[in-house]
Amino acid sequence: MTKLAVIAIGGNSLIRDNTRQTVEDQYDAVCETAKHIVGMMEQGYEVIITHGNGPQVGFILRRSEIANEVAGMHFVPLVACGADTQGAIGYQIQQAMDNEFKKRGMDKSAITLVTQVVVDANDPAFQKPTKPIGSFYTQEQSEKIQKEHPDWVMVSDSGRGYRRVVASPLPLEIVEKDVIHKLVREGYCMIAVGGGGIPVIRQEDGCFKGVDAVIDKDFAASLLATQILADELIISTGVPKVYLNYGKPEEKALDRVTLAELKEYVKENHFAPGSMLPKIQAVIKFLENGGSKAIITNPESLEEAVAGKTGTHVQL
Ligand SMILES: Nc1ncnc2c1ncn2[C@@H]1O[C@H](COP(=O)(O)OP(=O)(O)O)[C@@H](O)[C@H]1O
Ligand SMILES: NC(=O)OP(=O)(O)O
Repeated sequence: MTKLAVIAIGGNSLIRDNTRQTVEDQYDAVCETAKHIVGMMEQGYEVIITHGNGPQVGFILRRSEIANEVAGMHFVPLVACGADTQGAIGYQIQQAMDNEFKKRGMDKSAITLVTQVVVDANDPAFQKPTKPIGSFYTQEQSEKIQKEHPDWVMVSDSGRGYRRVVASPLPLEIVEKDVIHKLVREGYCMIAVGGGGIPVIRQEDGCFKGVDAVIDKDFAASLLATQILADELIISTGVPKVYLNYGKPEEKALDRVTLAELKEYVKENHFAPGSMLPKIQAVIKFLENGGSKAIITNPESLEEAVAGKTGTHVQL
């Protein structure tokens, strides 16, 4: 029987090397990921693909700021930068998936849907930025940036360097979820809720208004998977498995864990905030809200992971 999976592709996993950050390099990474997703589909999965945008939304925002500094051009608001990434990354995934379907003689096509996600205007996240975006900086660069841009908030990101952070409110409702569900049932491979969705608030008159923030795509993927009753939530990121004591000599890979065990490991602080912790929290939410299985792995391990041969598998 075909299984329905929501698969969340990490924004960083599409930038494989910090010295290769061109649009063409990202397309190569997307094509590589698409091959593995289609390989997974050949094992009996229908998928809804969602993707991160942390690096990309930061690059667009920075370009806009530099254009303002050097040429007086108007800033592009963060919410519009996020919407841009849905189109640009969605386009690459859609083309890569369609090409892969053609190569394998599969009668399938992909559609990217611009997706809005409702957040609470009073979410405390608006007062406390936590979502890393854009480039990684050294400590020295970060200190220099902080002097030049006192309004930026910088944090250390999982020992990989320093990054600017922006507000990341919780996703509450996926505005286009019924359309996503309908198109999946019609057999389309959907690309939706990109970058965690375009954050919007519902105004008193019921109309939506965009807000400057970046929603965590793992939380949004978890909400989507819950709302459309997906069988599995699959998180594709930069590591084949989740580890206890990550990066330390006593590091230990997690193969199969229960929800209860995972919650204990969270309490023991095994997962870095801003990187692995949100993925783990997204998995916990999915399983607590009726989901039956979640897998965390990297793009190249997807086929082996769904076959149960690698990845971190979490079940009740
Ligand atoms: N306990 C852990 N196990 C595995 N990876 C971890 C852990 N803690 C932090 N990480 C880091 O988190 C990264 C995934 O987060 P990130 O790169 O922000 O995600 P994304 O792929 O969604 O952009 C991994 O590639 C790894 O470097
Ligand atoms: N929006 C988001 O969570 O992006 P990343 O996965 O790239 O951090």
